[in-house]
Amino acid sequence: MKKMRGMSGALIVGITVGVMIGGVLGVCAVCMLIRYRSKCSPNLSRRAATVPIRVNDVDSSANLSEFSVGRYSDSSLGQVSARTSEGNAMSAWVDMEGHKRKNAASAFGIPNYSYRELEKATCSFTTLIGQGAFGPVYKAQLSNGETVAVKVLATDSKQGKREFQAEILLLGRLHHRNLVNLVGYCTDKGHLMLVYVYMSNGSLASHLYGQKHEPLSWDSRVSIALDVARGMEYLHYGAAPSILHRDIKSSNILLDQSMRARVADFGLSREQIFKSHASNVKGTFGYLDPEYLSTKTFTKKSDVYSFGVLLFELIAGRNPLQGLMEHVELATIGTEDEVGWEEIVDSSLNGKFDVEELNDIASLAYQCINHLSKKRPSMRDIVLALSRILKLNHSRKRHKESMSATEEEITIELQKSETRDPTVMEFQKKVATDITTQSVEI
Ligand SMILES: Nc1ncnc2c1ncn2[C@@H]1O[C@H](COP(=O)(O)OP(=O)(O)OP(=O)(O)O)[C@@H](O)[C@H]1O
Repeated sequence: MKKMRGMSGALIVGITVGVMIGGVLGVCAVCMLIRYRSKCSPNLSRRAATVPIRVNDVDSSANLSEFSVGRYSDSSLGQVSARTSEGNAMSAWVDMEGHKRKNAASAFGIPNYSYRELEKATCSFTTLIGQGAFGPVYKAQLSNGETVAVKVLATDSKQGKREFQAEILLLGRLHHRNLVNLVGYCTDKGHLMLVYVYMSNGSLASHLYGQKHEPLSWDSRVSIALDVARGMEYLHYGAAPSILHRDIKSSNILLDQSMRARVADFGLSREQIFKSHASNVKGTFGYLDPEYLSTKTFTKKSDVYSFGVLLFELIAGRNPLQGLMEHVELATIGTEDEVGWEEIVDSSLNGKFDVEELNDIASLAYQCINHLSKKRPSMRDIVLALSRILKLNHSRKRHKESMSATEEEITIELQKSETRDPTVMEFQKKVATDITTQSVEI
């Protein structure tokens, strides 16, 4: 019996020691595995770590790649100036061209997707939504569920490659709610692609001229005008150095699901496309500043001219190729200061627009297309003017609504009193009329 107890005690001790040794070995194995993985897979730590970058008063964040870790590892480097990030971006591209650093451009702070990922996201590039000068555009669903637009650069085009570089350099450091922001890119296996925020309502041009959508209401047109003006104001005054769009037109304005507008294709300058042409003119016919055509110098005011044309497009529902500007000039003939802009208004509005707002916005548009650039307002002035016009209109509408509510209350009161005393009722009626007239005059 004693012998049996001694044996079971030894067994228990043996098992306990065995379990302890096993546990210690297990912990050691896990530690070694973690060390091994962190050494061999920099991507794991790269994905998790981000540093804030301040670009022209807009906070952004940059992923820490194996290259950027070296650059940004100093904790004092929490903020990087736009110029510095541009410098980094430029050298990153030089490196990429030399095939030394495949994903160097992740220093821009936007994800670098693999070809496989984007191929999967676009169902093997079968989800075409459009074709521009840059190349085809596809709708894509990323693995995180996000829907994006993927612009594929025709890789055999050298000019396109230059555009691609310009786009990455520009867009990587720009963020604004009225710009179609770049949210990723791909340089994998010689494929060059740009990943953008997806704009589910397509281009402004498709709403103004296509058959697919209902005609835009007057209020939507005004809100689109202000959104575009804000995006352009940011390009001109928020970015450092400032950016000239050079190709403002209704097909470069995209709309999201709430019909908020964003400016697209900045950085995708047509400069390269037209470089080979004798005239060296950049931009789209009908939107081009006449002063730029004669001086060959493109300025902020040249963008303002194109914006003026866009405002008239919104008002009239026709584009420059459909004689928009001739239409505008005809409306001004024989009028001194008071142009009757109603005659150019888009007939699909069926007369549903605010006349005062129309006259204010059309006058602003007319200033934008002044042949003398110095007489045109700046994008800053335009944002202020459009905001003021909208504010005035809102308060006018509120006033009208409260007036009709007062009239309604008086009518109800009169109806009630009719059942009482007819003499009093007659008196009340007179008082009510006086009140209404006075209020309207106010
Ligand atoms: N981010 C996006 N979301 C949704 N659709 C887009 C997006 N970007 C482009 N598209 C659509 O893809 C089409 C082609 O766009 P792209 O910008 O390449 O050329 P474009 O502006 O139409 O012409 P161009 O290159 O001559 O200026 C357009 O019809 C546009 O509506």
